[in-house]
Amino acid sequence: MSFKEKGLLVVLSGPSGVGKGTVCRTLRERGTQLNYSISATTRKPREGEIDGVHYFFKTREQFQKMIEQEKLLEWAEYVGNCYGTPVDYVHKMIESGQDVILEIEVQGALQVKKKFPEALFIFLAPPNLDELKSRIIGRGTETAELIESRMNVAKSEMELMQNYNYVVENDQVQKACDRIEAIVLAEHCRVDRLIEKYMNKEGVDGK
Ligand SMILES: Nc1ncnc2c1ncn2[C@@H]1O[C@H](COP(=O)(O)OP(=O)(O)OP(=O)(O)O)[C@@H](O)[C@H]1O
Ligand SMILES: Nc1nc2c(ncn2[C@@H]2O[C@H](COP(=O)(O)O)[C@@H](O)[C@H]2O)c(=O)[nH]1
Repeated sequence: MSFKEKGLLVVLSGPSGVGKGTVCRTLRERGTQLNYSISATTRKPREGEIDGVHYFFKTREQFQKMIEQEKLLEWAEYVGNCYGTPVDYVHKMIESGQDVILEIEVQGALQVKKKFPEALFIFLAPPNLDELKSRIIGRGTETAELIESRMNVAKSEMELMQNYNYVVENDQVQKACDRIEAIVLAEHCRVDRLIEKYMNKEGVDGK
């Protein structure tokens, strides 16, 4: 018989433009064993974004229904739009022993912490706020007004990094990915995660 282990829930957050999406894409290209949860949002798709790939794009009414039907693990309003994590996918993956990564903003991460305190919380930090602003501007997806709103939220988000288990600076994408991979690997070996796996009756007595 084999020992059973639940999957790990990894929450990656940090201010808009810090590079969460870029880092997640790079981890995926590297073949890192993380399953990416696709969020629901009321935001309009950006050029090139595909429904069901980048987000599940919803109307306000559809999103509200998801909240009422308890289909979201967490949700938050961010700069005028709603974003949320579909709960079923996360549960299915974790229960079947597969790791999941959520790429979400800070209010949502704090909600996940209440429901899943055993999750791994990683805060992706920019080298500095000027660089953060340059990255949002350089991406070319937001108006000047939205860039200012995102920068204002970013300053308050930075103050909440103490709620996370780790802070990873995204100075260079490959280095940030190396650090995240190392943290996830170490988390898998923590005794408080593994004790249940090895010490449960079935596992210990099983021949
Ligand atoms: N380490 C880095 N050095 C320089 N530029 C970077 C780095 N990481 C990401 N970028 C660039 O910064 C911009 C923002 O990155 P990205 O869209 O991944 O951020 P994000 O945190 O996912 O943003 P949001 O939360 O708004 O979705 C992109 O143009 C990306 O190419
Ligand atoms: N609380 C949640 N935040 C989410 C979720 N999906 C994405 N996000 C975050 O929203 C902002 C803005 O995203 P953008 O695509 O409009 O730039 C960013 O910080 C995302 O990480 C979610 O399901 N829940």
